[in-house]
Amino acid sequence: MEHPRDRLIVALDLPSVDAAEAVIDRLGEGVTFYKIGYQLAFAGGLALAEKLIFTGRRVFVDLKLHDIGNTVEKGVESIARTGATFLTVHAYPQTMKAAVVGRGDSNLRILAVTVLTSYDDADLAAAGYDFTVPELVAERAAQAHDIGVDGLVCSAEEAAMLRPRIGHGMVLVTPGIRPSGAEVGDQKRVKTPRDAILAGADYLVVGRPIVAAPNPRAAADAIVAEIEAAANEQV
Ligand SMILES: O=C(O)c1cc(=O)[nH]c(=O)n1[C@@H]1O[C@H](COP(=O)(O)O)[C@@H](O)[C@H]1O
Repeated sequence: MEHPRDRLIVALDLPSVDAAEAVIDRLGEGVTFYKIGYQLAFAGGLALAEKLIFTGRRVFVDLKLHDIGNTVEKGVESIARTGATFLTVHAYPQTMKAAVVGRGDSNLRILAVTVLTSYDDADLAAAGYDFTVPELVAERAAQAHDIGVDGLVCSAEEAAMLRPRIGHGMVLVTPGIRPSGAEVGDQKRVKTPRDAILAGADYLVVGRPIVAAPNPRAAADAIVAEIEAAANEQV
């Protein structure tokens, strides 16, 4: 199992490369894995991703791709060439199949986003789905597993239910992480770092509780300590 520090992925949801580099500097050796999503990717973040990879950090490129198969496949090939570790796609069968072809035998791992952690049953109904959140997460996880996707993004609320279904060959990456007492914001399915690890999450994605904290390093260190304590409880 990885070092607890390497199981924390910090979401660099920041407006510019300068702002991201300032946070990265403050986090120093405390964080080894970063996520770059829409906000930063469209503001120079993909070049920053390559720089981080060059300096030994791991990068999760969070573009949640969803398009016709050919476009997804070619887009994934481009991301694979950056040396990124994870890339998200939406958990639609055509999209997942194309992404698996696109990543080929590169080191890139494809993560399928099951149901966004800002959704609850009412949000799914509003989007036209006749499924509860756990039902749709389970259905998409089964499809992702059959297609050969490398991992799932889900809430830690679903991690315990998914683990026996997917085994240990797929990673579970859980956003919607909130240390006790932290502001929930727009997230609806949240768990503490401890509960996420105990539920079977492999990696925790944390944005605002770290990047918007007065002392991001102290916030990250506290989460890593919580991951470590929970991992020790498991053995
Ligand atoms: O794919 C993701 O990373 C993701 C999936 C999901 O279901 N929920 C979710 O919050 N995320 C991302 O995880 C991060 C969570 O950020 P915070 O809510 O600030 O901790 C954001 O960058 C989201 O884009």
